[in-house]
Amino acid sequence: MRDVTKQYGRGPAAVRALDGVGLDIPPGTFTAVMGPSGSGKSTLLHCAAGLDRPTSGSVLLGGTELADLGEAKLTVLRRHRIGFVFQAFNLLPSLTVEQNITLPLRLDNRPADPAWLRQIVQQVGLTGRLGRWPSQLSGGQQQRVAIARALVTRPEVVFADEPTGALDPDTAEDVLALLRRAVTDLHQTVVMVTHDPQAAAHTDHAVFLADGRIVDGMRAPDADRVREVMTTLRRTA
Ligand SMILES: Nc1ncnc2c1ncn2[C@@H]1O[C@H](COP(=O)(O)OP(=O)(O)OP(=O)(O)O)[C@@H](O)[C@H]1O
Repeated sequence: MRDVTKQYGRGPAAVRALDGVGLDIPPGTFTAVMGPSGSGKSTLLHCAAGLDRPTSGSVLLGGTELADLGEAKLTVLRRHRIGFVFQAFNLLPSLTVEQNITLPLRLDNRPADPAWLRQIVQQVGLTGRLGRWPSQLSGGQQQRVAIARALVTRPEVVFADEPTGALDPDTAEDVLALLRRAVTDLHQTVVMVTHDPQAAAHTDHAVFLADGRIVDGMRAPDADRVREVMTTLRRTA
């Protein structure tokens, strides 16, 4: 992202949700986006993922400038090159686990690569559960399906918006370890919005937003140091 701004509304009621954000996400890394409530985390994620358009500035995925793409091309880019994981899992209840995982491929008329499918199903620990329905799974298992679905197209980047927000701490740890393995073992690039310092501790790099600006960054974050930065930011927010 280069000098990205996002303004909602106009005139005196305008809100500048992003204010000159510059951010490089190296391929094959795990990044946490953190900051107080209202600091612009979701807006950053949505602009980076082509779900929303910045007011100004540039978002590049690989060599592709997203601002140059119309809606149809942007939709295709998201489907081909980006994976999404949401707090609420967003599985389709009328599809089996396997059908949910392979849905992005079917939407694209692409066949599943059986070896790759087997590998990611094994990686997320769902072997033997492919014929089940989402309603038969725990929250943690549902999020594993969502992660497999995000990985199945081998996207250039996976964006995860509070992926552990609806999970108990133990299950959250499992899901974070899984995202970590996707980066370490499968060389996936993952960008995760989170409030949780413990979640950030699984990443390679944490960036901190306040009032729409990146105000700090931390390599190899640990939960205590992240908590300190967050406390300071909340105090000054
Ligand atoms: N669609 C919108 N219309 C108007 N203002 C918006 C809109 N979306 C976000 N905002 C404002 O932009 C700012 C940043 O919001 P954003 O949701 O990105 O923050 P956040 O850091 O993700 O917050 P949280 O941690 O509470 O989810 C906030 O002031 C918010 O009220």
